Amino acid sequence: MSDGQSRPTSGSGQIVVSGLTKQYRNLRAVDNLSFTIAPGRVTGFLGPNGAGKTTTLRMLLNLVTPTAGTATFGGRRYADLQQPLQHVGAVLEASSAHKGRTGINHLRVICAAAGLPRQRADEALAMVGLTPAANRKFKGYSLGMKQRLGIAAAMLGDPQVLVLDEPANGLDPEGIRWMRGFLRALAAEGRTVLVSSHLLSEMQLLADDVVIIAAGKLVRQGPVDTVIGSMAHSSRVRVRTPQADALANALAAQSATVTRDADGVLLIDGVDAPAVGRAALAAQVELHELTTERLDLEGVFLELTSGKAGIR
Ligand SMILES: Nc1ncnc2c1ncn2[C@@H]1O[C@H](COP(=O)(O)OP(=O)(O)OP(=O)(O)O)[C@@H](O)[C@H]1O
Repeated sequence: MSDGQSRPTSGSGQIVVSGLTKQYRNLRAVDNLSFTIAPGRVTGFLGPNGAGKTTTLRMLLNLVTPTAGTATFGGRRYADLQQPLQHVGAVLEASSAHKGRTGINHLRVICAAAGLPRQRADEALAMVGLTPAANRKFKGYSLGMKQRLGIAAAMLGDPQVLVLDEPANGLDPEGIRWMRGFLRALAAEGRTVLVSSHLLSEMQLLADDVVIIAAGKLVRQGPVDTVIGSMAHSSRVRVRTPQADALANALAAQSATVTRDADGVLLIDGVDAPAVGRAALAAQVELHELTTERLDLEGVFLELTSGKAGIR
């Protein structure tokens, strides 16, 4: 986003997590987790409360020491990166800064400490739309402005990889929309974008790939469409008819599974909508509604993680 150029999608932006484990006293917060995150894509990191997302991200960034396993960026552990800010940008919680410091000065202090040119502070602030608030003190920033400042700080080193924990927290709908465009543009430049979130409908719009964990373990990984399509009931047919018994009998002959909801609507698995329409025509059944319902990411998430309650 700094120069509008495409970045090389070489292995340098690949994140590889292998056998990552974190054992707290009585709790295995992260349990033998392995997955790969590709450059040039936005990956959603999803899991119920307490699943181990933050612990995993903190291990990636060398803020928590793993009990076992490794996490690498382009083959190197975070601790071994020569200039980490120029390789990996991270926002783990709404930015904290000296309360009396202005937004621009907060970024300049980080630039000075990391040996980055001072003008990067202005560029990063502009990137997140905070230029009008550059000279306002941090204590007067809203939660959404603090989130943007955190992202600006993460962008100072023009990193190949972005890691964000719940970046939409505190953002209003316009802010969430901005964030989506911002992260998608970074991925389009060839960067690696890893984002944890609870907002599944937002993730469906934002993410190319997902990694879903529950109780510290990997549940599913892959492109969003593939993960949704992998579910046994990724779509089903919904029918409203005054002759439900006749249609159910006709469909039984086609090895469809028919259930009825409380309103008498038939929910049909195992055959598609045209097949249901043909069966209805052949049996002279009158239809008032015939639609295909597709599982969305939220439905998939709930199905995959049900019974694996996050709070442990
Ligand atoms: N320092 C710690 N000591 C002991 N237990 C911890 C520590 N840090 C995290 N845990 C526990 O590890 C588990 C995973 O926590 P983590 O914060 O990684 O989950 P999460 O998926 O990020 O959850 P949320 O979505 O609620 O933020 C939780 O049960 C948590 O209580």
